[in-house]
Amino acid sequence: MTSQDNRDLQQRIGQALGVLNSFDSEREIERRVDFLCKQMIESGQRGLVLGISGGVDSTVAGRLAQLAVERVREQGDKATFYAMRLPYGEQQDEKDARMAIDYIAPDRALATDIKPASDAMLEALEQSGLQFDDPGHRDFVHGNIKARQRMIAQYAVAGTNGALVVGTDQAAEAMMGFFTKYGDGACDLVPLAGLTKGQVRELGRALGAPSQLVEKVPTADLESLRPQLTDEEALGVSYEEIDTFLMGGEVSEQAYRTIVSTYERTEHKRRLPRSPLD
Ligand SMILES: Nc1ncnc2c1ncn2[C@@H]1O[C@H](COP(=O)(O)OP(=O)(O)OC[C@H]2O[C@@H]([n+]3cccc(C(=O)O)c3)[C@H](O)[C@@H]2O)[C@@H](O)[C@H]1O
Ligand SMILES: Nc1ncnc2c1ncn2[C@@H]1O[C@H](COP(=O)(O)OP(=O)(O)OP(=O)(O)O)[C@@H](O)[C@H]1O
Ligand SMILES: [Mg+2]
Repeated sequence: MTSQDNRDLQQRIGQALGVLNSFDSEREIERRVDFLCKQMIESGQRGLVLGISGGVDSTVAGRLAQLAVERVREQGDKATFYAMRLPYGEQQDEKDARMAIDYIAPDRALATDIKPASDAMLEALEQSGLQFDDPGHRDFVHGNIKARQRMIAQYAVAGTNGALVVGTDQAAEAMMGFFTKYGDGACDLVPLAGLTKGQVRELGRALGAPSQLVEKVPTADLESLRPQLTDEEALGVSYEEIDTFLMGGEVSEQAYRTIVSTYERTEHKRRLPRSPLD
């Protein structure tokens, strides 16, 4: 591949993920709140649901969701935002999660411990004969069970209240397929679509979110054997490089290779399931 081919591919990936050519925080906040309002009205649903972890993505998406339901109510319709704390037992960064809830000021805050259900599923599978290569493998699979347990909890609240589930997928995680398929990847609406990680942080700043949350190091925090494992360590590439790539800038050869191979390997996560009718 020539370097021109490389740049063309890089541009096509950025375009496919909806990365913006120009970015203005206030405009993007307005556009995304308006999007959430329109989706509620058009669907006839009466609210939004989102898990709040204490990370920057759910802090920003949560605040957009609260602004949206308030706007729908001002227009005379019914709308409620259900913010969900979904810790796995005791969460190490619980203080950040509480700070996020205080900042978002959601209509309703529900807390559900996903540990009993996640552990029960793993145990039942093991009792039925499922075997793992080693403790790390078991812990990784358990991590995806936790992400899907959060999905179950959010859809239960959405189904009960006639509300839509909000996801926090943005361009950086979408490109790297860095989410659990049908776990945190499952949702009805993706208000952060197309944003780089840096742009999500910029929206947080413009929305007045606490700087501790805006600047927080991203973690999926799914593996009990590696608590608070940073996304960057898991991915083998920094968000700075991911964002630079998305915006068409130059990254190291190694980062380029990691990003492109991960993007290609995770293509299935950005599509509907394949069928014989494709
Ligand atoms: N080409 C293909 N076409 C169709 N399906 C394909 C496929 N390749 C694999 N698959 C299937 O995909 C499934 C595996 O995908 P999945 O279950 O998602 O599992 P997987 O991608 O292995 O793991 C999820 C990753 O996302 C990370 N994560 C999860 C949740 C949140 C966050 C965060 O940032 O907060 C990060 C997590 O740390 C982990 O590294 C399997 O069923 C596999 O067979
Ligand atoms: N402990 C948790 N409690 C509630 N929701 C959670 C929890 N962990 C993950 N989630 C949900 O899963 C989503 C995906 O997690 P992810 O780590 O990508 O986002 P984040 O924690 O908001 O931000 P960051 O990626 O910067 O850590 C979160 O945005 C949130 O909606
Ligand atoms: Mg997180």
